[in-house]
Amino acid sequence: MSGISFVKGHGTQNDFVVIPDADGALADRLDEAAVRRLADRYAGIGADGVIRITRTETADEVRELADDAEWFMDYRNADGSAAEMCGNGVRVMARYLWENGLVEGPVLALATRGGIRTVHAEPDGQITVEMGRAKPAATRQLAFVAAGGHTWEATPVRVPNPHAVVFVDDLEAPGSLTSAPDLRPASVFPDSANVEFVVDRGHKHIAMRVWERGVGETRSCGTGVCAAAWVAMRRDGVGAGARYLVDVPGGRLVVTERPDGELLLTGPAVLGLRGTVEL
Ligand SMILES: N[C@@H](CCC[C@H](N)C(=O)O)C(=O)O
Repeated sequence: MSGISFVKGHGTQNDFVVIPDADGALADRLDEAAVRRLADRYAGIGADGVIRITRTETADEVRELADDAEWFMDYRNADGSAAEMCGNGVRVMARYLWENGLVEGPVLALATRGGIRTVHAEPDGQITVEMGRAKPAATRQLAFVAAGGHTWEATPVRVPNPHAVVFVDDLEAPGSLTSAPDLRPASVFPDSANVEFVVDRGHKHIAMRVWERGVGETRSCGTGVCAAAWVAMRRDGVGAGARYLVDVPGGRLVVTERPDGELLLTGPAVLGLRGTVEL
């Protein structure tokens, strides 16, 4: 079987194997096991996730979006599971489409499992994504996250991936995060969750570590950064239009909440290594 082309990309060091597949010919070959092999940091290329870029009309699960978004981000976590959205990945995908002349103009609509996301090229080279509105979990039950011998009350929120945001005194408190934080009660997290451990850094400025569902601890998570900023904005009682800096181990992202509740995520997207790989 012949090799397929890939590009390695990252957004604030949340890294991805990007597989161009315009006509959808790789949909079946890029199964869970193949994604795991590609994402493996020892035996594969190594990445937090795999992004298959295909025309929306080729993918049954999002075909109804094809009139409004030509391209679909088929996003998989490193363990092969599918995710609704990836705030860093969608910027990397937009960079790929622009650099390869597959789209024109500075504003782009991309299909994801979480719906259409509009992406804007900023004059300084950064990329902004309209991430949708955060949706708090529809429950009155308290939620908790335990890690590193500590337990914190958590705020469950979807962007649209499930997240659990906790404020901690010290980013070291969750420990080495070599295993998944405990999420309780399970009924509040029917789809599990990504977990953000957040500290304050200054006025409208937070920092966080993240445990990504289907991956482990990563150096950034765009949907997680939006979840953390949204919860911090509520805690701080700031109105719409607020702009928060969010530091992650891999860099800095900016989250702005528009008056209509739409969260805007701004940050870098970088493409690097290119090659071919056997699936
Ligand atoms: N890294 C992503 C989120 C990827 C999906 C996540 N692990 C999940 O399963 O929800 C981001 O930048 O948002």
